Amino acid sequence: MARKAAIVGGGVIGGGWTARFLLNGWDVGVFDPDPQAERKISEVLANARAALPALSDVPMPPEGKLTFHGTIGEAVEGAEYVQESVSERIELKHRVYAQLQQANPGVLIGSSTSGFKATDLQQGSPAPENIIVAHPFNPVYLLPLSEISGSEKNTEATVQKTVQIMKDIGMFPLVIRHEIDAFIGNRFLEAVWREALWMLKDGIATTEEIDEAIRMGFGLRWGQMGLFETYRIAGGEAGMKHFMAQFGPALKWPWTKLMDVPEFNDELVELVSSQSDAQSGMYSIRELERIRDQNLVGFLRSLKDRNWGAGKVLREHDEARAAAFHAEMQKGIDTGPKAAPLVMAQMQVLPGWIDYNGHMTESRYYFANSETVDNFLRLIGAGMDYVAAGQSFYSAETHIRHLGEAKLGDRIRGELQIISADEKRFRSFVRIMKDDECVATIEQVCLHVDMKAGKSSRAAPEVWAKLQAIAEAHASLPLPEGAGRAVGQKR
Ligand SMILES: NC(=O)C1=CN([C@@H]2O[C@H](COP(=O)(O)OP(=O)(O)OC[C@H]3O[C@@H](n4cnc5c(N)ncnc54)[C@H](O)[C@@H]3O)[C@@H](O)[C@H]2O)C=CC1
Ligand SMILES: C[N+](C)(C)CC(=O)CC(=O)[O-]
Repeated sequence: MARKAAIVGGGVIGGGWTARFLLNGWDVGVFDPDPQAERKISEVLANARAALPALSDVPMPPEGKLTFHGTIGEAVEGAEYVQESVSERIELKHRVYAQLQQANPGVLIGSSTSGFKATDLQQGSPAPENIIVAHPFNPVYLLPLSEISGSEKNTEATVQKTVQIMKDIGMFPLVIRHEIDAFIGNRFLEAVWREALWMLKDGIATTEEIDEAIRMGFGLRWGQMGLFETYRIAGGEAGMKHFMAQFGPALKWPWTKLMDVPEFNDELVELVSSQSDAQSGMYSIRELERIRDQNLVGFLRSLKDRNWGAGKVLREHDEARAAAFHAEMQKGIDTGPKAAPLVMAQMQVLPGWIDYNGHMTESRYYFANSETVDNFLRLIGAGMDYVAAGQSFYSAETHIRHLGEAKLGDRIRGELQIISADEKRFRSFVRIMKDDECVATIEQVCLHVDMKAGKSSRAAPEVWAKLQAIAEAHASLPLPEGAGRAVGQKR
């Protein structure tokens, strides 16, 4: 049975959490009195569905069930976790917790608050130990950071339970060791925001110039190395000490107005919003979200290729999901494989996969087959450990038939049937499916190879046993249409 989260407050952040939980296979119950909440969340979800799966290299779980409710009590029924994301008003948050704890005593409540301490949030609650801060960053469905901040009323077990839930949905929970207002990320962002407002107010730079200064320069560095690692490199071979010696004195130069804030009044609001409208008003917010998401997906994928920073979190989440996926498939083998093709890979067609004809390019079909077959090899125990021990399967012959088209954003899956197998080889038939439509078939013969000897060999007995069991189960399936076909045109 799917796990369930309740999202209370379905605005910008609640919508993002809804997408994050749903796309990770959780059921989600939402409560928000705004009559537009359902429409807004469905638009955020559409953007999330086009972005988050593009980061995954292993099958995403089936999407959870989304329900909207007329009361907090209904939304939280059966939920193991609540993500409170109502407006940033402490009395409203207190009222919401009272209703939640009455309806579902003992439920764990994580708050998205941008700045209230757990101690503030817990005031007046009969069960303060179940309320904790889980502060995300927008867009919640793509950015992994969740700052976990508890008070002395929270037990270590509560903190760890929150940490685990965040990991389960692919986030990076950063436990804040000291209870402070605004945690780590927002203290930092507040300083940057203050300086930007000063520069605007003093007429030094426009919103656009400030954004260019960030995105053409240091903003690119921060996304992959943060502040300290970046400055360490700036110290040259002598490193951080040299950096401090050279730039430390600048702390006393008149570079910043750090402690002072510009007066927040209508004039400042008008100055910022009119310049922001001139800079970005030609796009709707949803368009801007899509541009942002595609850029983030590109950055994150490249970090993932390098197993660095947020890319490492993505890889770890993939590994956890792959392990769960293979354990599930393995159960099928242990209890006797079924006479049905194995769904071994799920993918989404990414921008870089599209060719000049506007559809998924041919090399990506080969890739989709590789993903499917590689997962199958892991399933039968011939994964990376097997390769590291010097044994592997090599592709010997491949035939692709293109039967339909896959377009940008389409979800496709690879279904594998074993046509025949012996201890030294197997013949697989993969259907690339888009919903119920087969868009391509890929038939392949793979040879078992002793990599040190550089020649074909028998598979290890335990690998062969699993392959044989699946091959025997699949032998009762009809030979797929098109299997064994040669390239069509006669000479
Ligand atoms: N917008 C941002 O960039 C970030 C916001 N946060 C935090 O997330 C929380 C929500 O902020 P946003 O989503 O930006 O605000 P928002 O204004 O977009 O959404 C707040 C939602 O709460 C709903 N709401 C009001 N009273 C309610 C009630 N009694 N029960 C259920 N829902 C109710 C409103 O109808 C609205 O849809 C705040 O605590 C904020 O500090 C955290 C990280 C980033
Ligand atoms: C502006 N904000 C304080 C609500 C921002 C955050 O809390 C985090 C973010 O997404 O920048």
